[in-house]
Amino acid sequence: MIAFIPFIVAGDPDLATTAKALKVLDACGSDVIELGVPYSDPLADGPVIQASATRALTKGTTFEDVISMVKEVVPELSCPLALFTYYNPILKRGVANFMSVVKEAGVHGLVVPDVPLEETDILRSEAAKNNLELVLLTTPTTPTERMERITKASEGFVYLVSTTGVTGTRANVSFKVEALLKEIKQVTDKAVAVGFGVSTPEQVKQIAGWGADGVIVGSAMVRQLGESGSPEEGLKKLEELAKSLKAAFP
Ligand SMILES: O=P(O)(O)OC[C@@H](O)[C@@H](O)c1c[nH]c2ccccc12
Repeated sequence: MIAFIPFIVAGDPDLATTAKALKVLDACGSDVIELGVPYSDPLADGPVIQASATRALTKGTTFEDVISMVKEVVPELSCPLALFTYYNPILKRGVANFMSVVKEAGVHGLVVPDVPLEETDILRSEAAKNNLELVLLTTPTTPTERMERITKASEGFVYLVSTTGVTGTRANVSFKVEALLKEIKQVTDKAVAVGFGVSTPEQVKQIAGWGADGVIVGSAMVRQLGESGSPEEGLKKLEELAKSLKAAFP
């Protein structure tokens, strides 16, 4: 089984639509949904997700709003939710408080792309107290020794970032991913999900063929949902894309 892992930004175009989008993605066969907490300085994000976060923040979306929406929707979802946040919102609230609030809302895991590896211990121990899995990311330029530490420390799955640079759809998935997957699978038997740049069924098939255990799709989903003429149209386009990508999974 290869996991289909979509990502969307909470609050874009609005939180009520986000709640509906989560249900749509769940119904389309998502195995995990990554829900992004909109942040003012998304340094690892490309233009699509940056614009999405800006729209959500312009609407006044707060972390508290996201949490209360999640609390409401989680009981209606069959797939687990991984909250996606930059490190700063965690530090602002205090790690222990952040973790308990997130767990209480029904979130299963966390992806924090900019936490320095040296600081993941405190994050992981607080997450573990709340039975939350902390997913870590490794990239094509991560030195082998560091990749091994990240892979050993990551919980839930290992996030293999497919390319250097920021998030955003690419015409082609880097062929390096095949070798990177082999390298990681030599040091762990944990699931490895590949993200960055994916937007077509052909890319999904290619990554699945290279041995990935999951494929993460963000910007393509965010664009359909947030850049359409209306929330209804965005939800329809999101569903169409999710179905076409899910059909490509073996
Ligand atoms: O948008 P893409 O190219 O499909 O990549 C997934 C990505 O959006 C999602 O996992 C994510 C959103 N923001 C991030 C910041 C860093 C790493 C990963 C992410």
